[in-house]
Amino acid sequence: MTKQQLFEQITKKNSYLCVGLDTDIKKIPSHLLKEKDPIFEFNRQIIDATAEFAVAYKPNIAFYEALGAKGWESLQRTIEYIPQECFTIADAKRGDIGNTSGLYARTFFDKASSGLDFDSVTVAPYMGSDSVMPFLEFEGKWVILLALTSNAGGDDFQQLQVNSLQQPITSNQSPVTSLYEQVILTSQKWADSERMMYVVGATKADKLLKIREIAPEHFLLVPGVGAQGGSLEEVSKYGMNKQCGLLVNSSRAIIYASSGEDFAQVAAKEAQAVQQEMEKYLQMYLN
Ligand SMILES: O=c1ccn([C@@H]2O[C@H](COP(=O)(O)O)[C@@H](O)[C@H]2O)c(=O)[nH]1
Repeated sequence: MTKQQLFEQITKKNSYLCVGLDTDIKKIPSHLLKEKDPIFEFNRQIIDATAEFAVAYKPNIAFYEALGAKGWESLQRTIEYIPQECFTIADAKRGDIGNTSGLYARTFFDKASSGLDFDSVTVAPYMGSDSVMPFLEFEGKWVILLALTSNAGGDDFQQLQVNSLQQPITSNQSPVTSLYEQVILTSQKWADSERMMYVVGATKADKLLKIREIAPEHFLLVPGVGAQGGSLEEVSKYGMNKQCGLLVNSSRAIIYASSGEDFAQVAAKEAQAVQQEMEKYLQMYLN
């Protein structure tokens, strides 16, 4: 999916909601356990119930890998089931030496090889350019680079001040940057905003204005509203750009809003409430 197509979906649905499919066999309603593939059945009903309110789905790969071969089958079925117009994100946080990254890229992008055909994958930037480039060799696929993550421990490294090795890209930029800013600056040489997004946690919304100074055009994947308590309003106010530029993820607060047989209807209500709030912010902040 191209950036323009993603923006068109956002405009059509008045939503920039990404539903996180963090589907835990221990948390899904017990009546589903009698199904042949309970994880897929849960996802199928969640997708049916939320697709009109969401523009993206993000299975976190850990939840599927933890179940071995069965988990991969559930993941494959889920990806095939997600409506074509929705953007798909493999939240896998991969990255290794180039040779190995190439195989990770095939895992998520090469359907003939793995059976999976995601639009994008989350990648850790720590190993640098040659660990990221193999993902970008797949035409039309996106890299979503971890920049400023939502967890408290992200501050152990991401906000350390570093002497910029690169020439600042704008004249009013200081030669000293936070490590996460340097990730954003350096990686803009690897791919432009048509192929690269950044993860920025909703819990760090106070940094969004600064991030928009150095990445005005990029889409940001923003986890951390809902269960982690980040503010959708702050994210929207400080992070939105002229093509929206935001995919805001919510996983547990939507998919586990009810643990009963009505789980999908309640998930739909939660997703709709988020979508309605987003519609308001699109009117207020889309510029
Ligand atoms: O910085 C990050 C990066 C990824 N995540 C992932 O997003 C979801 C959030 O789930 P919630 O239930 O809405 O809290 C989950 O898959 C995380 O692994 C993140 O939270 N923060």
